[in-house]
Amino acid sequence: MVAASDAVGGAALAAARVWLVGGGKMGGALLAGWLGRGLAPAQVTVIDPSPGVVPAGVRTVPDPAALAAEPAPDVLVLAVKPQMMDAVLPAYRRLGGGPTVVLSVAAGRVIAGFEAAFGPGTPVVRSIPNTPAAVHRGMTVACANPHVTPAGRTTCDALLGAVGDIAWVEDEALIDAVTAVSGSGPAYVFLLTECLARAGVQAGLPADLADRLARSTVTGAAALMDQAAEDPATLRANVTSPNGTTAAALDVLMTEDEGEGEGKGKGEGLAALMARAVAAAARRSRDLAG
Ligand SMILES: NC(=O)C1=CN([C@@H]2O[C@H](COP(=O)(O)OP(=O)(O)OC[C@H]3O[C@@H](n4cnc5c(N)ncnc54)[C@H](OP(=O)(O)O)[C@@H]3O)[C@@H](O)[C@H]2O)C=CC1
Ligand SMILES: O=C(O)[C@@H]1CCC=N1
Repeated sequence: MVAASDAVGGAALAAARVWLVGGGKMGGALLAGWLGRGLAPAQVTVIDPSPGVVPAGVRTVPDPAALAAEPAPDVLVLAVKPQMMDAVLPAYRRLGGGPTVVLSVAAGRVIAGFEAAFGPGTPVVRSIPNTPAAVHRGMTVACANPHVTPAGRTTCDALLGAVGDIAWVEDEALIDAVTAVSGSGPAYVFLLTECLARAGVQAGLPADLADRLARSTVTGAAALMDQAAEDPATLRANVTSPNGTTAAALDVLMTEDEGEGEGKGKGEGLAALMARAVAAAARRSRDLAG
């Protein structure tokens, strides 16, 4: 499904009453995006015993007991650690079975678990955003259960789309691989940057210059990939002169065999290493199902 149109999404976002459970890194990034896209601060309540910096006008309460007498929100966003979810959910049980959409961003936690915790008929959306949401460059994938109405889906689409791109999938099983690619993916890119800087130091550069070069190269290459019509493989080929310096480096990174000698890897190129890393993350996502 494609994202809601800007006008429809903007109206849905502006009208939403949201309770955000967990105002940490991911919850805080989402909140910043919502406010930046027109959700009034008074529409949001953050429930967190120790939230980070909360934007002016957003109400914060340490636990949901303070909200016992209040009408149910349109959307209950769950942004606590997956391991805490079972302890957190019972306090919100009264919101189940009605129009409130339970919108989780937690890794691993499956829709069936939320249905069991909130009761029959509860609309549930399971999603995985990522931290570039903090700069409106997030990538979120979401999956809804059959109790989510078109209006509920539009509201969730607007909330998640406020912080970047969004895709919906029908098959919940895909979410584990999504988590491994786009949810955790920013960490892989940051690690690449760290490794590139460290390798620059090993090649003789001063540390501050190596850091600057690595960071600027990664952000510059990302910006080029964002704007260029070519696919990543073509952009890579554009850097690679025949028998030149890049070819020498790629011979190391793209060698998948047990070759020996200069220019040969230690049996595992980047593609195989990345495949193993993504498989490990997807496996961990499945393990967190609870
Ligand atoms: N970080 C990421 O890149 C991504 C994270 N996610 C998911 O987002 C969720 C949150 O992760 P993240 O933001 O990184 O973690 P954080 O630890 O930064 O945020 C969780 C927040 O929840 C608070 N909290 C603890 N107990 C409760 C409670 N009973 N009620 C309400 N709030 C509580 C924590 O407080 P305290 O610190 O005091 O414990 C913290 O502020 C996870 O489920 C994760 O899987 C999904 C995609 C990407
Ligand atoms: O590491 C994690 O479990 C969370 C989910 C995806 C990114 N961070």
